[in-house]
Amino acid sequence: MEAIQWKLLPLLTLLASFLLFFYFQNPSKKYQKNCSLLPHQHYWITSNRIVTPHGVISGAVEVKEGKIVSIVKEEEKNGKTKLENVIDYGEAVVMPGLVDVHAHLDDPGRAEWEGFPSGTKAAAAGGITTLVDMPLNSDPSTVSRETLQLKIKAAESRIYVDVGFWGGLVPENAFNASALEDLLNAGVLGLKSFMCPSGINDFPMTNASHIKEGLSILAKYRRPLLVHAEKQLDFESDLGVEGGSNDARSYLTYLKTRPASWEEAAIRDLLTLTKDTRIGAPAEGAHLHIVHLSDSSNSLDLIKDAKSGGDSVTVETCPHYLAFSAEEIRDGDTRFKCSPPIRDAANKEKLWEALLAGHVDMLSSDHSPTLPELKLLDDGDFLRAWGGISSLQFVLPVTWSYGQKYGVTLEQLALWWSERPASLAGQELKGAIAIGNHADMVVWDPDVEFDLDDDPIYLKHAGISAYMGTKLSGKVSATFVRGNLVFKDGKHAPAACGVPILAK
Ligand SMILES: NC(=O)N[C@H]1NC(=O)NC1=O
Ligand SMILES: [Zn+2]
Ligand SMILES: [Zn+2]
Repeated sequence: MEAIQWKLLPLLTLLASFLLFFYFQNPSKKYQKNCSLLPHQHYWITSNRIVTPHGVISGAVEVKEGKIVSIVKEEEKNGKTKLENVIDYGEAVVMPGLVDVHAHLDDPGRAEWEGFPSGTKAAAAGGITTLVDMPLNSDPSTVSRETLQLKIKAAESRIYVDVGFWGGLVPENAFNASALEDLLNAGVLGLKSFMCPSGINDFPMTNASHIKEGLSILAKYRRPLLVHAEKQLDFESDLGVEGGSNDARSYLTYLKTRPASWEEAAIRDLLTLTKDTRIGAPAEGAHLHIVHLSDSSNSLDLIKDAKSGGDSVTVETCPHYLAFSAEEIRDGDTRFKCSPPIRDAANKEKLWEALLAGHVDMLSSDHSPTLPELKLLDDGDFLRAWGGISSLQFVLPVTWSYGQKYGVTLEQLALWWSERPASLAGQELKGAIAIGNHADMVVWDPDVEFDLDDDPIYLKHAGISAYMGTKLSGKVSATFVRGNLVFKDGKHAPAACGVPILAK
């Protein structure tokens, strides 16, 4: 008898180590208890306004182990459907969580500017359930397998929402196909490049040949190229701003340094390059995504033409281009400095028109914070201040509040902020309240007004945000990521259980 037990010992040890291995390999198991402010993994959410791809319904969403397993309309509920662990949100809106495809969290290396914990806590508080981190402003930039691994390490157990990563297309890797493939194989969701200086030393701008190389490799992987589309034009550089003849505290001085013609020139080049990479059918070329469009005139016409010609092109704009206009920016208020710049009120109106008409595909935050001292708020020098708007926590109420005038609907919000960005990032299981998808949802009340300054702000440097001092409507009360209630009424889940998203 004893002999038999001794023989079993190695087998039992093996079994125990297997169990331990799988337990620690699975992050959702590891932190399960603290990942959610809810005690259960199987529950129902009910509301009179659930935003689905088939319209806004009154009914119930069943969540089980992180996924949406059923959706029942109020009128279809019958005696058979027994709801357990019901959370009733009444008139509050239940929408797919926002997918922000453009955020700079600056971690590792410049975490004092933002960082994964503060950035993703702010995201969760703002209803963002997935964000894709930009490859620059962290140090080092994400331009290789090794630097991506540093990102993943910095994100692990420190993110409250799911986070994917764009890789950088820079001169250093553009002509090195195996380095680019290595970066793509390591899991970046696509590549991003600049057609003008980025403001970050280890992220130089790319020229047409670099972009061509990048596009041809991305076409094979079926992942997008995102481009900051501003091209410095020589004949525009003589604007007299450097000679001291213009006041650097005046916003118009800065605006003149980055005219709309720069966006137009960059976009014209990009569209030609994209056309050139088409292999046979239009859809077989690389996908081009233009980030943060500000110019709503000629640039937009070029994009519209390319789309109607069948090119694989999408474009995003950001809430700050829809909320603010150049005329309103006060002297020295460098919180509003970004590139491309916020243009005049007529441009803003046309941008709204384009968004409502479907010519602009989606929205993103371009949350690009820095240290308050680099914003030069004290001397208000627009030419020397850091360019970037801090907005991550506020994008949902901002889009809703400024969109009232244009009759923005809940379905449109879900399209611009969830469905289309999820598709750009290749996330088929995100971006919609649909059976089989991740249970990524935001619960918010469109009618509740609040002063931004009275609310807890989780961003590292609230004071640099252009939105401070405004009154908004649309308050987030709960955020679910993969079924975990990660934020509720000013409180976050104890553990950071967001998952780093890697492309396969
Ligand atoms: N480096 C960086 O974040 N740049 C961003 N800031 C901004 O205003 N536009 C950008 O592209
Ligand atoms: Zn940019
Ligand atoms: Zn950016």
